[in-house]
Amino acid sequence: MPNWWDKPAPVVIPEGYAEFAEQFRILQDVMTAAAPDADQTRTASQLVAELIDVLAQSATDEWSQLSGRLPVPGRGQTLVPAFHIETETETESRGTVRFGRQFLGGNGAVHGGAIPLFFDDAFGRFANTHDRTLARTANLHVDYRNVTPIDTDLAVIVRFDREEGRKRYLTGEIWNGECLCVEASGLFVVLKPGAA
Ligand SMILES: CCCCCCCCCCCC(=O)SCCNC(=O)CCNC(=O)[C@H](O)C(C)(C)COP(=O)(O)OP(=O)(O)OC[C@H]1O[C@@H](n2cnc3c(N)ncnc32)[C@H](O)[C@@H]1OP(=O)(O)O
Repeated sequence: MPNWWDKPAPVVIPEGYAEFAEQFRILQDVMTAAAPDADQTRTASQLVAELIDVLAQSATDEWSQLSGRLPVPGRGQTLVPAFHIETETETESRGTVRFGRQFLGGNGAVHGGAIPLFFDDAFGRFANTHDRTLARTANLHVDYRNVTPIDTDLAVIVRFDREEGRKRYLTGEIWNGECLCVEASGLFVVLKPGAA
């Protein structure tokens, strides 16, 4: 059995699958924003039951699934807010994120738990690419400087700050225009040989 850090094998992505994954994100946003009546609830529930039946027909193991392995922003991992990378060097990645309605905490603000989720994924990807050996999150620190609004295109900076032995230090920010919403930092530790 392969280890989770093995480079993803080339995956054949069926035509339309990336669009389907994007639709799935939209479904979660629309579901969160909806207040259906009983008829609409019954119809939606039947359609979701059909969807579950269709997808369950191709259930597979971790190493063969498509979710999380697509060469598109968000990798088709629909739990994680997609990081749209615009520029990247070995030490800095810049782009945008838009937290949809599904990530609402309250009063138009992004849920406080969605932000570390976003940074764990963005840091994790950066800590494990550019020919770097595999590292796992040891810690993650988030400072909520200002409210992060949902349904807004936000600027993101992720930096690979430094490496000390097996320890990799990353930092990041989320900006709403000139307003600093979040500062984050993370420690990633390179796995010992044979560690899983
Ligand atoms: C193409 C790809 C796309 C892929 C895209 C993928 C994107 C998603 C990526 C998501 C990434 C994740 O969420 S990973 C999942 C979440 N993380 C985990 O489950 C990790 C669970 N924890 C562990 O497995 C372990 O604790 C490790 C591996 C983190 C560290 O254990 P270890 O290897 O035994 O390390 P150890 O010898 O104890 O420590 C090494 C050094 O690190 C320090 N250290 C260790 N832990 C900590 C800590 N929490 N806080 C401070 N410092 C720490 C030690 O003091 C020591 O410093 P010194 O004495 O040397 O100075």
